[in-house]
Amino acid sequence: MNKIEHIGIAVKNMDISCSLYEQLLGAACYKKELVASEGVNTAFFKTGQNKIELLSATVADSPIAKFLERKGEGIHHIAFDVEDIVVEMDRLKAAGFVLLNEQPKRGADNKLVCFVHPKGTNGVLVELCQEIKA
Ligand SMILES: CC[C@@H](C(=O)O)C(=O)SCCNC(=O)CCNC(=O)[C@H](O)C(C)(C)COP(=O)(O)OP(=O)(O)OC[C@H]1O[C@@H](n2cnc3c(N)ncnc32)[C@H](O)[C@@H]1OP(=O)(O)O
Ligand SMILES: [Co+2]
Repeated sequence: MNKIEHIGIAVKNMDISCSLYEQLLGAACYKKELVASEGVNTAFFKTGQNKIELLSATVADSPIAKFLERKGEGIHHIAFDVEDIVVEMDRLKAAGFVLLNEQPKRGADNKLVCFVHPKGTNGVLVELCQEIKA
């Protein structure tokens, strides 16, 4: 795995949280994207080399809606950049980690993604991200 690609933060109200993070980071949101397959709206910020992904729920059964109900707003996942997501998925599966999708799926910001169950990672939801090259 390479560097941390982004940190995902679950928020209740995207507009309010976008303004808050613009103030906090002193940087404007550079991209907003609906990912209907995950039931989320996303907003991205860059701070130095790092990337923050705000996530709000668009449907009641979205993972973000469930997380907000259970834990409230806060850090939802940590995403790692990978060179080859299939190789990395095979490696993690062989090591006994539980993958939440069998095939890479389309994420936000031009990425293929796969999630690793938090039960096997000390309670942290991990996302693998591979950039989709043109
Ligand atoms: C926009 C696309 C993409 C990107 O490009 O960046 C994204 O980031 S999308 C982000 C949203 N999508 C996902 O989170 C997909 C993967 N998540 C899941 O499949 C599920 O959320 C889950 C992790 C399997 C949990 O689902 P479920 O079992 O239905 O939820 P429960 O509410 O019943 O919780 C069970 C258990 O898991 C703990 N949990 C849930 N979410 C998290 C989390 N984010 N981090 C840590 N732990 C989490 C929850 O607390 C429960 O634990 P116990 O109480 O100990 O049973
Ligand atoms: Co993410």
